[in-house]
Amino acid sequence: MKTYFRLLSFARPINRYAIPYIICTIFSVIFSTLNLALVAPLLTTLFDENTQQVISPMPSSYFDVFAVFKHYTSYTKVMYGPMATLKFVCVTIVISVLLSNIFRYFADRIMESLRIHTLLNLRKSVFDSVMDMHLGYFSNERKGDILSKVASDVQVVQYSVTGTLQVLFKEPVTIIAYLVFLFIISYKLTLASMLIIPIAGFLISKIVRKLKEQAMASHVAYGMMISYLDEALHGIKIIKAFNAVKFITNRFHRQNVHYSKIIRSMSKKQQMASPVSETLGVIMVAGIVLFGGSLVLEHKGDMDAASFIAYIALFSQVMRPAKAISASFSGIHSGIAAGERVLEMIDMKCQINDAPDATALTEFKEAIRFENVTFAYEQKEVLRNISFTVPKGKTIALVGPSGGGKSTLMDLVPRFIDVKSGNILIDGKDIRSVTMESLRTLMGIVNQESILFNDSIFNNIAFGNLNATAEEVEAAARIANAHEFILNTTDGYATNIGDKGSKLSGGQRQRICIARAVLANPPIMLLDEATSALDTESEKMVQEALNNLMKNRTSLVIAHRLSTIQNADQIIVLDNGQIAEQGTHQELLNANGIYRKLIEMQTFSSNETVPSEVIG
Ligand SMILES: Nc1ncnc2c1ncn2[C@@H]1O[C@H](COP(=O)(O)OP(=O)(O)OP(=O)(O)O)[C@@H](O)[C@H]1O
Repeated sequence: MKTYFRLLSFARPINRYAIPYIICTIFSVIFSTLNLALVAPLLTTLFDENTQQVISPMPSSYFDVFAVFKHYTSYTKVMYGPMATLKFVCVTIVISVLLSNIFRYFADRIMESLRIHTLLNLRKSVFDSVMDMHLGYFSNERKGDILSKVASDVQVVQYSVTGTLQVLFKEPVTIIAYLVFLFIISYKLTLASMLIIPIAGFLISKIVRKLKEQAMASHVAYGMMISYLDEALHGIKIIKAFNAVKFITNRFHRQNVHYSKIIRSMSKKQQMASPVSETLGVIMVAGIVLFGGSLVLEHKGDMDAASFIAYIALFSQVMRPAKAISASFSGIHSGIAAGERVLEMIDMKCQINDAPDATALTEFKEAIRFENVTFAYEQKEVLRNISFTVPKGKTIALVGPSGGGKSTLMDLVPRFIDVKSGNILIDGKDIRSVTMESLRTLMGIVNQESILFNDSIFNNIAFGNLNATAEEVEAAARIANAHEFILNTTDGYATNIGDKGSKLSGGQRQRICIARAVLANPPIMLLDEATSALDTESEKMVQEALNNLMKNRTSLVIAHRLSTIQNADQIIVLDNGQIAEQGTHQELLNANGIYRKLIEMQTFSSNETVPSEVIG
């Protein structure tokens, strides 16, 4: 129930919707109930021989609708005859149905707005929360699960939780209105018939509890299935190349079957809710006919035959809202389970936050300094006592064997992850004491894999910079050696580059990413050179673009190209989480250590042969 109300809190300000909704619903229910309530006086007046020439007295209060209507029908009958009475009754019924439907229409419209408003807020909160999470979260979670929570779980909440809102607001009002009329007709019979309600409630709540457990399992299974789908689509090339289609297909199908099994078992129970309430309803009506009929036959009760018929007509209507409540609550388990998953995501806490007294870092003047930096993923220590300085305007190349910790070290600078001990200082200021936004504004990041979006070339370069002009974007593209090839695409800068830039070549993608960094023009560049080999022409273009990018900037580069390494002011060799060697290219060659071995093994970009004079 707590989850339910928490989900409803996303409907705030609920008063704006709830008050007009309740007013419209009350009117709609009153007019629709009135129709049925009018059956009794109608029957009595039309067919009761004794009252043919007597006008029933006008009651003292207009709230006694039966008596009021009885008065008017008998009056019409005496004055104008039975046919006119029939017309009068029919017109009254049509007007009351019309009014009831007008109010129902407005009530439904208000409820729909509330539903859309709630989902808007829920989706917004969950997306904001995901985007605010630290990067580590994304490596631990399955992407498909996140996708399914944001997309499908929110949708499930829409159908079940907000769907019950309508029922919750409307049906109790309807039931109360019917019960009031039923009490007016016969309180004895109504009290007796209400005895069965707790029994029905108990049976239905038992089914609902079981369903909720299964619903949770079904959402998890669905998330997993989306994960497999996501991986399959993402890796389709590799899957085909490795002839792994069968393996991947089987994995997806197994999950699909597992998911379907849960859904089937759930729907079996779900389907039971309706027959159970239907049967209970019929038993109730039969009991009432028996009990109420005996009261009428023996003249013991407070009603005559006409009222009894009206009573049965009204009572059969009570079952409809009661059934609506039980049906919607048998579906709510799924919404609550989905809601719990969504709320869990909204409640997640980002582990990397700005300090409460964080200040903005507006410029970079001197140096980035690592002081005894140690970092561990969970228990696994991957960087130990790292200390070095990147002076302003210099290029520092990080090299070393795979798994040495280069990418991890790089991720520490924009605070994608935080040091376990030690400090990283920019101009003497600990990066944890400044706001992340200002810190990241000072940095440009170019990754190994070119991260591009399914959008135009222009928007990919201007990414995040809404004020960029066409001239600025073009200038950045020229520096990144991209302008020429962009002009050769079908729509120039307006060309859509496809999913993840799939319509471009590898080298073109890299140059677009470089243009993006050039346009942002940050003083510090964090560069992870692509290892993937490009053809010589493309390689030259990219290399030139990178050189342009690093010019007049401070750069920390995970270097895979020999030329980048040779041009660097300092080379840091990271091995097994520690700085193994540090110096210029020549110094390190002379030292005859790991660096020399790496060069000799030619582990750098395959387009570059290591000339003998380099090794010396
Ligand atoms: N998210 C993570 N969770 C746990 N361990 C990780 C994570 N990312 C990296 N590691 C581990 O940390 C170590 C350093 O990895 P890192 O990616 O920093 O190395 P690298 O020098 O950049 O390697 P490469 O040159 O192959 O990219 C590796 O042993 C790796 O297994």
